[in-house]
Amino acid sequence: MDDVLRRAALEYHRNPMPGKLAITATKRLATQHDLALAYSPGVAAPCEAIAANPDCAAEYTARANLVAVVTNGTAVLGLGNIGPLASKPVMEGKAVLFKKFAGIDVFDIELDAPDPDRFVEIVAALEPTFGGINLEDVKAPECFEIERRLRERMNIPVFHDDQHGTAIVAAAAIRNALQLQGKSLGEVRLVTSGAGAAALACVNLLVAMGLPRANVTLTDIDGVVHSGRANLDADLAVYARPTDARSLPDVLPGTDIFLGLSAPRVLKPEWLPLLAPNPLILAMANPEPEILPEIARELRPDAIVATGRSDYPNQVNNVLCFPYIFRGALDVGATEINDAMKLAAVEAIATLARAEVEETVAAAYGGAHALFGPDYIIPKPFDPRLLLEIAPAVAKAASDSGVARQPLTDVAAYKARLGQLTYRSAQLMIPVFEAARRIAARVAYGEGEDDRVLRAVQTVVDENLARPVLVARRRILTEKIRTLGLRLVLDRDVEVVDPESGDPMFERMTDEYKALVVRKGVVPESAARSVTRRPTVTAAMLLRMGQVDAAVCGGNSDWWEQTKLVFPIVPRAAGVERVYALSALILPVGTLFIGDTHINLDPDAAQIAEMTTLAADAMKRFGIEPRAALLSHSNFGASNSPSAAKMRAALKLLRARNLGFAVDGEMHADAALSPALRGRIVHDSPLEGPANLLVAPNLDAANIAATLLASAAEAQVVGPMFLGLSKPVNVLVPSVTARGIVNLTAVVAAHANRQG
Ligand SMILES: NC(=O)C1=CN([C@@H]2O[C@H](COP(=O)(O)OP(=O)(O)OC[C@H]3O[C@@H](n4cnc5c(N)ncnc54)[C@H](OP(=O)(O)O)[C@@H]3O)[C@@H](O)[C@H]2O)C=CC1
Ligand SMILES: CC(=O)C(=O)O
Ligand SMILES: [Mg+2]
Repeated sequence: MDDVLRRAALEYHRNPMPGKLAITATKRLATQHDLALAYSPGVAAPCEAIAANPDCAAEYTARANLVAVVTNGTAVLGLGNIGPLASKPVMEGKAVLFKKFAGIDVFDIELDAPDPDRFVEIVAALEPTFGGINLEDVKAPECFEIERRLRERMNIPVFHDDQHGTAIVAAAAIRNALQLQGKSLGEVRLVTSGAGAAALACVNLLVAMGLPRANVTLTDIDGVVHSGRANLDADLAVYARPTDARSLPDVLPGTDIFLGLSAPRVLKPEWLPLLAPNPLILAMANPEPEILPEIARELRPDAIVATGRSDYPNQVNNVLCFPYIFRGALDVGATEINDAMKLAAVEAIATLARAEVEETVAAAYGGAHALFGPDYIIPKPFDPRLLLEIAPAVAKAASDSGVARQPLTDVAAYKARLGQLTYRSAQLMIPVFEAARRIAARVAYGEGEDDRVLRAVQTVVDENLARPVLVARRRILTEKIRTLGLRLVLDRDVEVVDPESGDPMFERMTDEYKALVVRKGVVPESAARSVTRRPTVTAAMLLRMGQVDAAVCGGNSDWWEQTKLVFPIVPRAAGVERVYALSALILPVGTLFIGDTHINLDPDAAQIAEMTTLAADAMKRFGIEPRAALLSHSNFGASNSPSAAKMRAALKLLRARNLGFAVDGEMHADAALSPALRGRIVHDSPLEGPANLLVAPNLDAANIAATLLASAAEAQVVGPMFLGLSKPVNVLVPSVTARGIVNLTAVVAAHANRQG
């Protein structure tokens, strides 16, 4: 590690507070009553329930989602026996990864217990606290006995990550690399450096998958593990070879796979020519591998090289496994993690690497496009699909192999639930996605050549949300689909409207567009150019002329400029006075809809009332019962300022209508969100619970509130969505992500229903 990284790592761990973890309360504790529920006397109720039925612990405590990461610090990364205290940053790190990647809570437990008997006694006694035990960085051979004894004694999953997590990921990488090299597991020769926890578990799993045991040679700090060695541990003895070879270079000739799970720089550059043609070099010691990839590649350009580190391609690290295997195991109440579950994880990881990479993953890696190949044999740790693929595969394997207390009955429903962990917008979008699927609308995308749009379109096709029509040059599209590694097939999965094709439809669109905009400040030549050169105009014209049912435009330039192009083409719905913009913000406390975040500077009372009604209709399409609050600096008549009076007038207009939803105002934003605060001022509010539709008095207030929440509270935004247009269309903001485009596609596609 260079000095810059070392200093940055120390700074990262020190500031703004020491360490990487804290405990967060999940329940409110604000009043005397809350205290009586959370603590004495109320807490006795769940205690008694659990005493009567221990299964209730999963219902009343955090246990079912709580894992212990336990170590004694005897084999910490490749740093060796540095002891439990010095291992704490690694264990806190594992805890963060469990939480970040799979939503699992962890207590890191560093035990001053090098003696296996003491270690086993302490960990076994922790069973009431945890739903699972992840053993970490416990050295071989003690780790084998420790895990065996704990698995026998405990009725929850016990999993030594350095053994099985590493083995699962390495096996997936090896499976994919061999496929690329045209070799088969049944005929390759494998040599390890390291014969400890990780290395032994890897070879055991590979042998279970078809690698002949006779093709394996283990080496460790004393050289080759041969049958003449004294005091061989039983776990090692099964691999001891009857050979005169004694050192690593003696056994390297003809080796197809070098599996390094030992220590830094063990594989000397001068030995690389000994390896078989097209070798696979897994140099997985952390933090410094057995050989640096740049050296290995230079000397063996025919090799596929992988390390355990994030700063090189092909990071073969157990982080790709442990969060998800525990997620799947916990979710079905598995009593153990068995071989069937491990093999299911191998298959899921290997398969994922062969699928295309998502935009979020590309973004996390500086926009690089990974395609299955020698530099991408294994998924990247920030791939959100790891959770969606591995956990269900593991949960299903647990159920099928009879170790699940609550077997999985509906894999699709489980995946949808996991989607909520990965994509915060998933739950909000479920009813909209379902409506979109039923309608199967043809949706035009103006920026059909944009990477984010193409990635989104792949998801739209995969999830059957709509039938995409891309405004794009066919030749560019073909190239983009290839470089992004997508599976879209033109004219099968997507239609193409190519402005360079000379399609006569462009002539018809041009005539109609000219009729719309000439004499409104646009000269005929410019109007003609716009239809072929401004993709927003093309997509909106396709919608206007009934060639598609909905459209998604923009995303590459100023939102308002693109919106101004759409409005003359797609008119307002009958009886609507204005078009408004509604944004949904997904927050930890729930989803808030805010209007008008983007269009009307200072709507009058009638417009506020119209927007509220249109927004409430839109929310019902999300399957959400609207509870509208008209916001103001004034709380229920406290001020007579023009804007407060305007909101009161809007309320009056709304109350005069038969709304079918609750609305109140004018009120402060905190009164909108807190029924208790509201109740102190008015006792007759028709609003029950926190408001979920916040109507602001003007554009500044709505836009500031939405952007502030989006930044400060890291809200996920769905929108802006147009309210009041006659046909379903949305204009993307430049910061939109591929997932945001999928969401907005579903919004317009579901709306196409209303257009018939
Ligand atoms: N990328 C990943 O996901 C993972 C990587 N690892 C890495 O693998 C390595 C081993 O971890 P783990 O199995 O848990 O630890 P163990 O202590 O259980 O095993 C270490 C093994 O490496 C051997 N070894 C140590 N130094 C040398 C050397 N200079 N030359 C040859 N062999 C040596 C040891 O031999 P002896 O016992 O005789 O000393 C032992 O066989 C670490 O670097 C760790 O960071 C581990 C887990 C996951
Ligand atoms: C990755 C890991 O667990 C290790 O290096 O020990
Ligand atoms: Mg480890």
